[in-house]
Amino acid sequence: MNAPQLPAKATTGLTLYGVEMTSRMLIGTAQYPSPSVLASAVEASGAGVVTVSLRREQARGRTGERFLELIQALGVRVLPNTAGCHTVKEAVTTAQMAREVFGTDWIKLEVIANDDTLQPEVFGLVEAAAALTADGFKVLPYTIEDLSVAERLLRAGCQVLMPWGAPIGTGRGLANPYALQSMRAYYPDVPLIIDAGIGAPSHAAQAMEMGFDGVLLNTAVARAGDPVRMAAAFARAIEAGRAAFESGLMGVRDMAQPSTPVAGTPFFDLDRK
Ligand SMILES: CC(=O)[C@@H](O)[C@H](O)COP(=O)(O)O
Repeated sequence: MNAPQLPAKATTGLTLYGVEMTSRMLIGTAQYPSPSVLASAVEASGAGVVTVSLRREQARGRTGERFLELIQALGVRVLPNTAGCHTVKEAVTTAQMAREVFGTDWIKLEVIANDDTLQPEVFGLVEAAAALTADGFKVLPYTIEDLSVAERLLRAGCQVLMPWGAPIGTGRGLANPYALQSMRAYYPDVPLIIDAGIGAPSHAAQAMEMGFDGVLLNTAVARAGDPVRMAAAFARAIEAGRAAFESGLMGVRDMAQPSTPVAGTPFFDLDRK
């Protein structure tokens, strides 16, 4: 029997705001040791979307043409973000500036409660999401795994939600898998991207095995000893997790069950078509 052939170019089947994604990995552009490592890591990740912080780049004086040229040369969709914004006004103004600078109406919306936890400030988040949607933005909010907040964000016009795995930069993985699983089950048709706190490829694979639509990460790749290899490792983990989810993962049992039958055929059901 011939081994099944993989399609030459797999499509992900994931559509965000009407745009078909070429990868289920979204990657941040901050904290890399150099622009060339950033470019190589993005390429190795295969990510079709990079997120860029207008405010942080401005603060570092890097919104000059060279940084913009570098980002544009990556040849992938740019998802500006409002990282570092604490108020609705700051977030909305930053989003509007980002639309001008990057020429896109997509925005990763962050409204942060405080700088120690980087926890989303969900009341401001919902208000900013409503204002930006009314202004024509396609909003991808960085949120928590709370269903009532999710409901408000959807009502505000968000068509994609990005619950955190854990607080930004912690690398703790999925801190509350039960609540994330509930969110997945409750909104089977809403694209859900795990954003932030992912520290290892196994965390990303776990999210994908749970049925999440994608993963957005930055620190674990940018701060790795070898960011380019790490980006490739994450890409494989995300693909593997998705393939496992689509293939039908086995259920967990309390009791042991022999995997080798004592008598009879070694195949489960030869007559099954
Ligand atoms: C780049 C960006 O938007 C981050 O704020 C994002 O939330 C990823 O978080 P990690 O750095 O924890 O992967």
